[in-house]
Amino acid sequence: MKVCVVGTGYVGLVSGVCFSDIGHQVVCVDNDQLKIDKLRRAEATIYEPGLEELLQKNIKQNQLSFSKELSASIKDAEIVVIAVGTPANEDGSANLKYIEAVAKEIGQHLTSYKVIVTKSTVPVGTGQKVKGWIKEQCGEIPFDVASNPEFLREGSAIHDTMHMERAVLGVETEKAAQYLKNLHAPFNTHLIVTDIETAEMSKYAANAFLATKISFINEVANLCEKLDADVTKVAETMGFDPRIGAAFLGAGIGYGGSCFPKDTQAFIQMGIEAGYNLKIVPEVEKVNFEQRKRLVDKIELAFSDSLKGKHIAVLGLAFKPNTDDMRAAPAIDIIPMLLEKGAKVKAYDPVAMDRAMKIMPYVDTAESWQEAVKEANAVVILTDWKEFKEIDLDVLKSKVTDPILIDGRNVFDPVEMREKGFYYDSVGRKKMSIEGDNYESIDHRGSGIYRQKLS
Ligand SMILES: NC(=O)C1=CN([C@@H]2O[C@H](COP(=O)(O)OP(=O)(O)OC[C@H]3O[C@@H](n4cnc5c(N)ncnc54)[C@H](O)[C@@H]3O)[C@@H](O)[C@H]2O)C=CC1
Ligand SMILES: O=C(O)[C@H]1O[C@H](OP(=O)(O)OP(=O)(O)OC[C@H]2O[C@@H](n3ccc(=O)[nH]c3=O)[C@H](O)[C@@H]2O)[C@H](O)[C@@H](O)[C@@H]1O
Repeated sequence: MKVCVVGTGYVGLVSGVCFSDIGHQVVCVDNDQLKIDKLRRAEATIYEPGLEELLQKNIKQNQLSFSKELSASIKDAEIVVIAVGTPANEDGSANLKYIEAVAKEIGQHLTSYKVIVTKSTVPVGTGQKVKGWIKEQCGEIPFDVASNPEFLREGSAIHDTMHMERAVLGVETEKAAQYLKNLHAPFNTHLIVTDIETAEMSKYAANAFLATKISFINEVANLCEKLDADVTKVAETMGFDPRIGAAFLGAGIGYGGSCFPKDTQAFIQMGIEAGYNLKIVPEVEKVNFEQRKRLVDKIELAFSDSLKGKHIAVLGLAFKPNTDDMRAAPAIDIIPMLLEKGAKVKAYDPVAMDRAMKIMPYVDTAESWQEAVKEANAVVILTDWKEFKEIDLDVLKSKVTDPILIDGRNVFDPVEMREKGFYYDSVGRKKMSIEGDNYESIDHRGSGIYRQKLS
């Protein structure tokens, strides 16, 4: 099919590249000239494993092109996909100004029937607004609107798209349904055909539920710490139950990213506007923020005095591994809290340094984890990059001033950390003594070795 994708952020770019790779003829449009120039040179504008290869392949095979001109690009398209951003307003509701601008522009340039599909995450009712914005510009020219929200994750976006578990197609006519079925046919996925409002709601419900799962396991982790249980084993046990499922039961410092924080807020706002106040999701948000603060408490607890003047090495800035996306990353909350308490922070991330420093230019940076941890009083893990999982603990110990590691992502094994002589605190896991083979629990101050060193 001939497809025009408007917006080349994460969603637009990955969708456009994947649609072209499964055989559709795709043109991607963005009003950012610099992005278009770069993409035309087959250079990826986001860090996403596997993206650049597919970009190069499909441009070379003339399946994929890029343009700044919406009018020319939609002319021959059968399907126009809207994939622009929907950032949060002050009150948390979704800001639709980019959607409105694109819808009106499409309306102005519509010359023949097309299905105009919203892929961006938008509140229930937006599909009807999009229809109105297009219609007021194009008059009698026929078109259909549809909703096809995106479920990909950053960092595994190509795989998620190529092997999508399902797609929800929110439509008003049989013709639009057929167009979207044809678009998705090569993905060979489960298609749920429904009305536009239901499709729009499905996206918010899915993200809010995933966020709830994370906050739920974080609360279980907090209770595990009080009662000496291990949240990773609890999660494993729960996860084998197919009614629960193992995914998204990773306790840590709470969710970040461009979507969960913004979409939970927009969902709450949608409820308020509709006259039904959601009760669970606001608590999910509260638990999520408290999880950041709890990590700072753990760092403070590692020192008998205050954090004043302590050199803290922060490993990981991106909101999760395999992306350079810093939007709502836990590091943005945690680092200022540490600085506020008088700590000196040296930060390192394998790919997000540039983006992170645009947001936090005041933070001292290192070019490698080895440089960041040099003479550190404590090492703090904020993102579970593979590079950090593979750290040689003996090398790490030889570089730091104090062997204190506070792990916000449960990357290391507490028993091994104890054996290596680290003060090790993580999320929702037992603290171990280092004496003897009986891994008896000790108080919250971590490994016995370090306590001896302190005394
Ligand atoms: N980032 C993600 O992993 C996911 C995002 N979503 C949703 O998809 C939507 C897009 O998200 P991102 O790709 O992250 O957004 P983004 O903000 O990174 O990218 C949006 C792009 O649209 C372009 N744009 C804005 N106005 C335009 C116009 N009038 N004409 C042409 N281009 C225009 C911008 O220049 C930018 O390149 C959001 O609603 C988001 O909630 C859904 C699933 C996953
Ligand atoms: O709407 C969106 O934009 C997307 O939001 C999330 O995708 P993404 O934000 O890319 O990343 P996730 O893998 O979901 O991780 C989100 C956050 O939750 C955290 N997380 C995830 C899983 C877990 O078990 N524990 C946990 O703390 C991650 O560290 C990260 O900060 C959803 O997973 C996608 O399905 C959705 O399409």
